[in-house]
Amino acid sequence: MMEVPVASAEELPVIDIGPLYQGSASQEDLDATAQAIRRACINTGFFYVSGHGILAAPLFEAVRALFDLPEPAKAALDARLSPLHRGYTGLGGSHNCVPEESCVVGPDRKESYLLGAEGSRSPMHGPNVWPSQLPGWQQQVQGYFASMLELSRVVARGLALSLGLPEAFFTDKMQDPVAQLLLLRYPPPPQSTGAEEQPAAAEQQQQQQQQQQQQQYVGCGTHTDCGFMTILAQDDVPGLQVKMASAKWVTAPTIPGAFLVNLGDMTAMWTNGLYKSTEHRVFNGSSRARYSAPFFCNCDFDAVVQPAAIAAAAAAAAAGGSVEAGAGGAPGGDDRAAAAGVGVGVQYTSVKAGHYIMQKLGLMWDEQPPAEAAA
Ligand SMILES: O=C(O)CCC(=O)C(=O)O
Ligand SMILES: [Fe+2]
Repeated sequence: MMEVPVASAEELPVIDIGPLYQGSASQEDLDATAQAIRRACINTGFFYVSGHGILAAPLFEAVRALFDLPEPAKAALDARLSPLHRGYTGLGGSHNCVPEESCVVGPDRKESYLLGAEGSRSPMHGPNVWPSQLPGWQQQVQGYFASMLELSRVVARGLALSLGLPEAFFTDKMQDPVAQLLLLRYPPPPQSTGAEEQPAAAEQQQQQQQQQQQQQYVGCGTHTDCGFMTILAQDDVPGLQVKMASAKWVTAPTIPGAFLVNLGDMTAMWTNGLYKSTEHRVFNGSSRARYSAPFFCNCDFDAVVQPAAIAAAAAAAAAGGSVEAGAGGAPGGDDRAAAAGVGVGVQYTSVKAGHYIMQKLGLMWDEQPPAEAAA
């Protein structure tokens, strides 16, 4: 594949979130964790988390078993049969977070299986489809889903602290969030030969071929995630590439025991652009299949996403005041918000998290959208 250097620890840091687990940390450790999160979020919005105690290996056993099912069995789980697109999509299916019309390089080369929040709390909650022929699969994956939800809340506490907000600012809005787990298998390019087998003299030609191959066999086209935050588990084949602020692409290494967190567009909007939602893409240049599992954790469907509220709460915290988290806008509060580093030039919009996500995903909602550009 085209040479995309592996990210350095500065570019994609590993942050030990152990201190964020209740009761176990000194204020100093908490502050250091929050500061590390803040730096990473201002830079790219991408960072690894360690110190959580969650194992991804059992999930990947389940993921392999699923994609190893015979084609007719996978066809019976077809996502097109499910109103919420839960279930299996074969090679050539469109990306779950990029509407088809904005796909620039053609269909992604991946198989996927989408699961989401169950129950009926919102239009984005509903039943999953399960491969009943795989014993224990449902329990395994549901357990992983629950552990990702917990991890999301822990990271969300860190995010709140990193913005100078009350610790529960985000978790208050994550009671039963609109969350999705996407299981992915990216096949290797056909007849993958491996760059190192080419003679050195053919280097230029080889590079061109690699470039073509990369364009033709992109696993997942360049995109940003649309929601609150994504927690990615990668198996042992790398392939995710992240675009740094300098426009340089780097490969996100697979780090055993660490998940890769990235922020989505909703969070960038919510923090008025202070925290970034960064472009990324996937190319599997290995001769083996790549498996990964992004967990898209959004907030509760009805959570109000209001940049002004973050600006106000952060400003109040910076000033030692006590504006209640989630309270209304902060007209005239820009100076204080600037002091906290959030919300400079806030656009006083507000939107329901669920509506934001549904719109980004190209879905419709039954309810009439409210006048959401409140002054
Ligand atoms: O598979 C990966 O590593 C990342 C996938 C991704 O970015 C996505 O599905 O939004
Ligand atoms: Fe993504």
